[in-house]
Amino acid sequence: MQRVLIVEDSKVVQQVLRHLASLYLEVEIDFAWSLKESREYLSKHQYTLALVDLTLPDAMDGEVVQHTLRQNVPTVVLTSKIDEYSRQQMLELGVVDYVIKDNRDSYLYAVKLVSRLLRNQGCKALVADDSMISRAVMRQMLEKQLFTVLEAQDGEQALHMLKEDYEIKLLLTDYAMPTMDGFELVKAIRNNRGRDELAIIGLSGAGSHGLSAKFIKFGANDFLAKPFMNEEFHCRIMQTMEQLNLIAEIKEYAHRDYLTGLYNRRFFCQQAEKLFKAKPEQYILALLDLDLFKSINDQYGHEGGDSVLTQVADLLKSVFNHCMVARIGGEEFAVVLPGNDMQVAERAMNDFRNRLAKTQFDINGEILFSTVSIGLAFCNHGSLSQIMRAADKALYQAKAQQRNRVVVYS
Ligand SMILES: Nc1nc2c(ncn2[C@@H]2O[C@H](COP(=O)(O)OP(=O)(O)OP(=O)(O)O)[C@@H](O)[C@H]2O)c(=O)[nH]1
Repeated sequence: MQRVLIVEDSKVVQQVLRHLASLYLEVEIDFAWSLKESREYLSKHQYTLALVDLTLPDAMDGEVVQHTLRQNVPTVVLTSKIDEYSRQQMLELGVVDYVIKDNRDSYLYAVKLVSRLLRNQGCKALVADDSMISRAVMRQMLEKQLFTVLEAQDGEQALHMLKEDYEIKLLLTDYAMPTMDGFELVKAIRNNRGRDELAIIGLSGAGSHGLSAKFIKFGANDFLAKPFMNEEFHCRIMQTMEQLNLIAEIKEYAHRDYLTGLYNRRFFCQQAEKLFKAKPEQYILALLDLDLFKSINDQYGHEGGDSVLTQVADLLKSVFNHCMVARIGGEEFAVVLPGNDMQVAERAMNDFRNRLAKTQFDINGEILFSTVSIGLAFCNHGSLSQIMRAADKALYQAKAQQRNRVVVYS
């Protein structure tokens, strides 16, 4: 479990930080008022990160920062003002970043920064650069931001590592490298890793005019010219990782049905088409349609109907957690079952059908029961629409045979 230490001596500011932390940080948090109290906490617990006020009544010269860093706790500093001398001092000490407390938004920024850094933990970053020194500098900076850092000394090695390891979420690549340069690397990797899966920042030495635009055109998210300032590096990485998360979140929303959280019809069709084309003999498709659902709506209202749909979806998720499950219409669901044994598939669907028939659906304290009809088809019947039509015909037969049954397309 991640744990954060927040040190702030002002009562009002600590109250604001407590409030923001409760909104944005889902981790264990300890709040301290002073260096003395911070020492006590640090002796008792291991911290992932610290957010500390630079000056405290018992530590006027930033001793608390020195203390957290000595304990190897990555530290973000809150400070009311900063001059060039103290900025240098802090960077030399090795703080992750500093936030100037000059307006209301600073605290929100600081807490969101902590949240962003916590999300970096466990994320792999790959540094591709032929200079050992550059790699070492970037490793140090990225590790401060809690990334797990990997290194490649040329483009080919980087490409190989990226193809093997899908946990790598960030690539920092130099332009000039032996065997494969940065452009070739970005072009090659963008063929199979989209902007929602991998963030890329291009790097280049001084005097390499025009490289930034080229890197971005080839698919990089951003660009950094060497030598860069600590703060610039930090901000660019943060911003790029934020983008990566936002794109992934938007994509996830676009794939999901708003009511049940299952995959929606569009995503189901895209994925099923790929699966059935690649290995048609490896899957069986089940289409499920709740019986006489209209009467549930008529009796319990649309909200009651929605509640039943959500409960059915939850049951499907838990029973078929190893399969692709989607809501493809109002009260219609699809399950892609792996394997080619129709008897096994039929048994699994009958088990589900029986379980659903025994399920008590609770609508505002009122209990009701529902049943489902199911059509099954092999996935080697040609195109996706032909396969869907086959399963649909079987489903239609199940409905015609008084519902609450499983029929296999033949
Ligand atoms: N509550 C709710 N109802 C929906 C939703 N989408 C579709 N429906 C309703 O689902 C019902 C489907 O009714 P029908 O197609 O007549 O089928 P049925 O009553 O289930 O009868 P059979 O399929 O023949 O067993 C309609 O009343 C739709 O309004 C939804 O998102 N929420």
